[in-house]
Amino acid sequence: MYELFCLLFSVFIDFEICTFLIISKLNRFFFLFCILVNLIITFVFICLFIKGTEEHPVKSVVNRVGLQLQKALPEKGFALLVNHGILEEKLKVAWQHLDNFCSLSSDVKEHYINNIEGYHGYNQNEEENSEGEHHELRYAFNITTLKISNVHEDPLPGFEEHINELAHDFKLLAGFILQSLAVSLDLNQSFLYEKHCHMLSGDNESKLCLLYYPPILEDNEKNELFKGRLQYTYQKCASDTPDFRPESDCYKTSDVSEGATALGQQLYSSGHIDYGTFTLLAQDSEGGLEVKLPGSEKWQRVGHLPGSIFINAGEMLSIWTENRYPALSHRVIIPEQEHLRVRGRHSIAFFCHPDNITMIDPTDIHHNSSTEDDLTKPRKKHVKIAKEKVYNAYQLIKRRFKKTSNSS
Ligand SMILES: O=C(O)CCC(=O)C(=O)O
Ligand SMILES: [Fe+2]
Repeated sequence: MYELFCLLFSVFIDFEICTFLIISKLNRFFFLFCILVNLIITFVFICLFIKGTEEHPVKSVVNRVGLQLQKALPEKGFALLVNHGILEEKLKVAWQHLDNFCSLSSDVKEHYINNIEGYHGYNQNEEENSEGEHHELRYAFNITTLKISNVHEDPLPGFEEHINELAHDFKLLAGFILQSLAVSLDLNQSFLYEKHCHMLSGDNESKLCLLYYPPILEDNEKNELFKGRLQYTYQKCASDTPDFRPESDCYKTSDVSEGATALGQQLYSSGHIDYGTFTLLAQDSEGGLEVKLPGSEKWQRVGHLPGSIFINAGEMLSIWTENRYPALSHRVIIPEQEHLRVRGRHSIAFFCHPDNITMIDPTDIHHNSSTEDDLTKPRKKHVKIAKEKVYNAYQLIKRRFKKTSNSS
């Protein structure tokens, strides 16, 4: 509909100008000027027609991605996005900025430590943070809003501008995915998008996280592992072609039991599900990401497709869809193989959350996505869910954090 409007409007403008030119006997310069304006307007509208816009991406592309997600998310709990529009170069520059940041002295870094309320800013290595609930061996810089500016040009020229631009790109990509997800659930295309419209602008818990996992080195004399120094080098992938070999061939991984690796419980990030709608994850190389596929208890490597963005469903999407799109358990292990372990790992995660006041009500999705036929059929499961208390997105996340801190 929107595309049709663009096309018709552009044809209408052309027609108007031509008529105007014929009726009035204009001088030559004005005539040329009119032609130029006409061409520019036509070009802009044709571009909009071909590419779509942030709020109105081209429907056929939204539908195609929706179909793929409909297949991948219930079965695997994740998918790999390609041709997503975020250039690898932009990711590399972001990691470079993060490493420069991490190399600053502790005194300087302290100015940027995130305040607990907003979570915006530097999240120091939780190992060094006595109050950390998890012992995760990583450094993070969070962007929770595009509005505030707290990184100064002086120690970090270009940091803020670059990271904000990247956060904006991820927000656009998330908006597109929300529309595809809605289509995949037989909902109106804008159904989910409208419930996430405050991403990175307040009253919404979405955030972009720049993550750095330091290299883990081995002290042969003491026979123990220690954390390497922070120093950026571009981590070229072992292979820049897709690598989906089974782990036995290339990358020895853990056994079935939780947390047991040959390095003796050494994890960069312990097994968890994400809390929001979904997460978009860019990685500099494979670096240890493992998942438990829906219905399986076995940790397995994901494999690596350079330049792709990994997407996994979060807990709110699984509540909303009555587990049709289950939340994916995942973790990051310290690779056993030395050549992988000494490289460290960089990743960028965009956690997409609904606006805080959004009620995460499964009956909403059920009613909106049902055909008339479905609605007349009684559904036992549906009736059961409708009796359960429904929380909004903010309440759900607070309950989650409470649970985590009580159990630790
Ligand atoms: O860094 C990664 O690859 C995963 C990070 C992650 O799962 C998380 O922060 O929730
Ligand atoms: Fe995660």
